[in-house]
Amino acid sequence: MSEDRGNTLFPVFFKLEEMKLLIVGGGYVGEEKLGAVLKNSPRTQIKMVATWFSEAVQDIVKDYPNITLVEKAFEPSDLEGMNLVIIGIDDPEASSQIQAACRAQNVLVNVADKPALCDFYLGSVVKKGDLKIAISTNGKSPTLSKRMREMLTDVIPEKIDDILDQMAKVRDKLKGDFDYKIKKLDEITKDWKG
Ligand SMILES: C[C@@]1(CC(=O)O)C2=NC(=C\c3[nH]c(c(CCC(=O)O)c3CC(=O)O)Cc3[nH]c(c(CC(=O)O)c3CCC(=O)O)/C=C3\N/C(=C\2)[C@@H](CCC(=O)O)[C@]3(C)CC(=O)O)/[C@H]1CCC(=O)O
Ligand SMILES: NC(=O)c1ccc[n+]([C@@H]2O[C@H](COP(=O)([O-])OP(=O)(O)OC[C@H]3O[C@@H](n4cnc5c(N)ncnc54)[C@H](O)[C@@H]3O)[C@@H](O)[C@H]2O)c1
Repeated sequence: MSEDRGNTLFPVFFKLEEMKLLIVGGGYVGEEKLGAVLKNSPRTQIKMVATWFSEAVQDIVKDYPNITLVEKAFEPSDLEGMNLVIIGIDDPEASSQIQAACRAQNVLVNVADKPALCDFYLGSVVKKGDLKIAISTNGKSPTLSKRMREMLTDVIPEKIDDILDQMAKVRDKLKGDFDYKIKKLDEITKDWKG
């Protein structure tokens, strides 16, 4: 009997701006994934390697001195110093080879649109000030992820960021041991439903 274990992906929030990211591919998918990264972590050190870059990608990078474009085919030495890699190229065989090179060097890799080859997936991201919610459907439906993002963006009030600021102030001021702080913070927020 098979066991349905649901979504076993483990969500984390990377300090990407303190890391080095390689994006392989500078066409449509490269642009999409670059956009997803920049929306969240615009100061990330990004190297993009591709045999050609679309005009759209070239336009975007003009505003970002932290992005380097290298126009050539991928070579394993491109992985040096990289923490994460996103591959979005139109050559499945080369894609698999690059993914294998990442695995061999223990660099985490996402092969856009190829779940079986990914160490991690990108999620849909709801962002209201400092609040961030990442959504995954376990790869079942990126479209539903997108719709959930739109729905949550609509229902979460804009004032959430002011509330977060207030909570941070209270939290900083609270004296006492850990248990006391938790009790106080739980009390303050017990009726808050948005
Ligand atoms: C969330 C988001 C983040 C981002 O990429 O930034 C994201 N895909 C987005 C959109 C989107 N992608 C696709 C469509 C077309 C409609 C459709 O196919 O459904 C749309 C919808 C659209 O664009 O409207 C095509 C697609 N995507 C994957 C496959 C392969 C497959 O399923 O086998 C195919 C078929 C390719 C083909 O046909 O060749 C796979 C993945 N896409 C993921 C993430 C990961 C799972 C996320 C999850 O668990 O939900 C995963 C597993 C790996 C990864 O790529 O990281 C972003 C929404 C951002 C937003 O707007 O909020
Ligand atoms: N375009 C879409 O809407 C879409 C949707 C889903 C899936 N896909 C798939 O995603 C993949 C990429 O699609 P795309 O639309 O970005 O393609 P694209 O043709 O726009 O861009 C391909 C990019 O890959 C680069 N490239 C190819 N081989 C390379 C190598 N060895 N080293 C470095 N760079 C290399 C090219 O220079 C180019 O920048 C394809 O497999 C495609 O089927 C595309």
